Amino acid sequence: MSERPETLYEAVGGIDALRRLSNTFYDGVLADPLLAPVFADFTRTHIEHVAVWLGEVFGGPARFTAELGGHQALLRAHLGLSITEEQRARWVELMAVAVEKELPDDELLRGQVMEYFDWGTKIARDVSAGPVDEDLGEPGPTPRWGWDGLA
Ligand code: HEM
Repeated sequence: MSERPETLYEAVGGIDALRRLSNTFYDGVLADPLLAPVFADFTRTHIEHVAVWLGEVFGGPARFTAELGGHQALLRAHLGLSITEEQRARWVELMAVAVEKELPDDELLRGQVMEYFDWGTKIARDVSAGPVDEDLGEPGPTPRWGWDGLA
């Protein structure tokens, strides 16, 4: 068996693969009656920002922290959205479809990536219950997710 790359970032195919993943995912979201209204203020930059976030989480360059406000900005983006469990589950479902389509055919890799999305969407749901002006304090560095889950 050939050796696995050190990071999930390398294993998925880097930023270009994450851009394709994000793009395909949002095609699904914007066509979905349950999620489209949640993303009423969606713009194309969202696709790129999500790809950059995922790149950092999966062990690539720390660009979200350096350029886009880091962990706190990511959490803040979800404040006030009041995400329901049904919406969270649909988000994960549509991401699974995008993962099947865009990421390498590697069960271990896809499994770890989906574990992250299951974990991360629960945090997004919990944070989204707070008001838009909530003080989140210092949430710590951007989480990193590898072959063994949360690093
Ligand atoms: C692992 C889970 C998640 C990740 C990595 C993630 C990532 C992101 C990122 C990076 C942004 C900022 C986008 C920007 O700056 O343009 C964002 C905003 C947002 N997210 Fe999430 N998100 C997650 C879960 C969710 C869930 C479960 C929902 C709703 C069902 C959601 C709804 C939104 C909305 C509505 C925005 C603001 C949209 C906008 O700026 O137009 N997110 N998310």
